[in-house]
Amino acid sequence: MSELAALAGATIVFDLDGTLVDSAPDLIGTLNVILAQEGIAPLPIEEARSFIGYGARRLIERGFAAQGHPAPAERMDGLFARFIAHYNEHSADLTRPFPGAVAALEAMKDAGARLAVCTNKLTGLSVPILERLALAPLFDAVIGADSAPAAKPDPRHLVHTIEAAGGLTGRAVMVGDAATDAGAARAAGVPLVLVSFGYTEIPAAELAPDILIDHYDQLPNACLRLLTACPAQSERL
Ligand SMILES: O=C(O)COP(=O)(O)O
Ligand SMILES: [Mg+2]
Repeated sequence: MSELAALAGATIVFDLDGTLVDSAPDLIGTLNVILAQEGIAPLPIEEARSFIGYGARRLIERGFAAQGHPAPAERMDGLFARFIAHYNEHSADLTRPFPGAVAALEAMKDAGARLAVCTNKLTGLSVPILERLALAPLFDAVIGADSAPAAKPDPRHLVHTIEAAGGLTGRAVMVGDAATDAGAARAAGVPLVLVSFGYTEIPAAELAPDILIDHYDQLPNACLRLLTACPAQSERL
């Protein structure tokens, strides 16, 4: 019997950007296309990565402000439409799952876990990425900010995702990279794993995850620990 058998029936919920996939190259690449159309210099990925996590509108606002050209409110709809149109065509050009992610997903799926995505990205942008990366069949639910009663860090986004996957909030784990994920998990009473390689502005360790992982090889056992006996304090595997 697999050592992961205790995951059967549990729901493992994944944030998308900065957790499951390294999408900064395509997100910031698209932002830089829009900046260039406005005659504004591009942003280095390393500087703009931490702007990701609150949806495309916020990314655009923060990108333009960072370059000293705050986007006027009346221009945002047009800039957002251009961003979405370009990103839709290029959302998986450079975006790839983080190292070990696919193996971890497959191992937990094989053990009977439900898998879901809870992202502040639009659902209509998230599903094509998962499809282009051949990951879509692994997931029981993909819930973007536009498909939930509210967006992370609101807990309703996470609870809605778990329910959409057919799971129970009392037998779930949130896997994320930033404060939006930590906030939703804490408010929903769901154990939290954070990855140390994501896009967070606040160092992941300072977000007080139940377990912090440096590589996806550690995730299945981290979920086992959280689902079989909550650790007394934050751990780093
Ligand atoms: O900001 C976004 O577009 C999505 O962010 P998330 O997948 O980390 O929730
Ligand atoms: Mg994220």
